[in-house]
Amino acid sequence: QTAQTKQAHVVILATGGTIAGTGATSTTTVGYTAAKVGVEGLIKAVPELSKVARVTGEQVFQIASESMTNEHWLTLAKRVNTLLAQADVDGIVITHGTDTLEETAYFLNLVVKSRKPVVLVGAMRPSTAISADGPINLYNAVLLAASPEAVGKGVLVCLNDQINGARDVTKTNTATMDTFKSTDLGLLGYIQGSKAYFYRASTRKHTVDTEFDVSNLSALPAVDIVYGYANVTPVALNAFVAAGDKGIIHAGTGDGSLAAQMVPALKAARAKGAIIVRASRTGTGILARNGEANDDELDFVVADTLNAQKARILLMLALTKTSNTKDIQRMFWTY
Ligand SMILES: NC(=O)CC[C@H](N)C(=O)O
Repeated sequence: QTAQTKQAHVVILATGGTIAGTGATSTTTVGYTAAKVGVEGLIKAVPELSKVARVTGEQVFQIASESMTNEHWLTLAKRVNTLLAQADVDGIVITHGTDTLEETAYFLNLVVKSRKPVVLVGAMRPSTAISADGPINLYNAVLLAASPEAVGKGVLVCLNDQINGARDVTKTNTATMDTFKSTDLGLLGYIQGSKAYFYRASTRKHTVDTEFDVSNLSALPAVDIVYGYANVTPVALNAFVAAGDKGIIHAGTGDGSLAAQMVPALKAARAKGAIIVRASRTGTGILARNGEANDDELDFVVADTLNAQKARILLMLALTKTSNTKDIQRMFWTY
């Protein structure tokens, strides 16, 4: 008699997005309504899930991901940590709108306290469309969350048969199904023939190896993003600082350059205690210290290869621990 291998238990946490979207007709791929189908509907649409895992579902939110807030993230992270602490849960799949999916993934990558797989998945076509990508993406995400290869890899993003790491992936296209790319540092692997293949891993610390803990937090420090462009003025920056922001991400032109008219306002913001992080609007490349600005003299931090929206997340979490710029810079080189 052969021993039956026990199926992995994967919990699907549904949050909304296009994967749960519905359109008026099968050719409606824009102008549809996101966040309509509930988690049971998502599971029922893919009976093949039962071949790769024992699946249960929970509706955590039902929103379009552009409306995701810090409070949503704290709620989600606490639920993920509670579930993963249970011996009978082997992995988690989070269905999510694609617009801020990379941000939720990176937030969880820094605060999940488990090596068990956490996979974020979405879709670019609503559930009612011809060749909707949601069902195959959900199938791939569940098999990935159930696979031993995904253990200890950090939070993963899985769409379009590709596995990307939370730190490096970004949404690169407004509409196409190959929108998620790790533009600089490359994808981690593929799903093919109902199997996960990994080829690389990030060298940066994540999940159980981070110093961040949200279990006792009910809010995160206010951090906003200021964009660099020709003819920029400090109006937005000054408004953020006046509103009490504890940190500012400056998504500067090129190598994070600062317009001459921004420098006095950034210095004033730093003098008021706000942490200034220089990032780049270019989307790829390293932001190193003391290049386009003298960060040592200004007491600024640089974002390394993080894009502005991910730098915002790391700075918020950093500020829950310290306001020392040397320590915060170390974190930007660690995570
Ligand atoms: N493809 C999508 O999921 C985008 C839908 C919506 N804007 C969201 O992010 O939730």
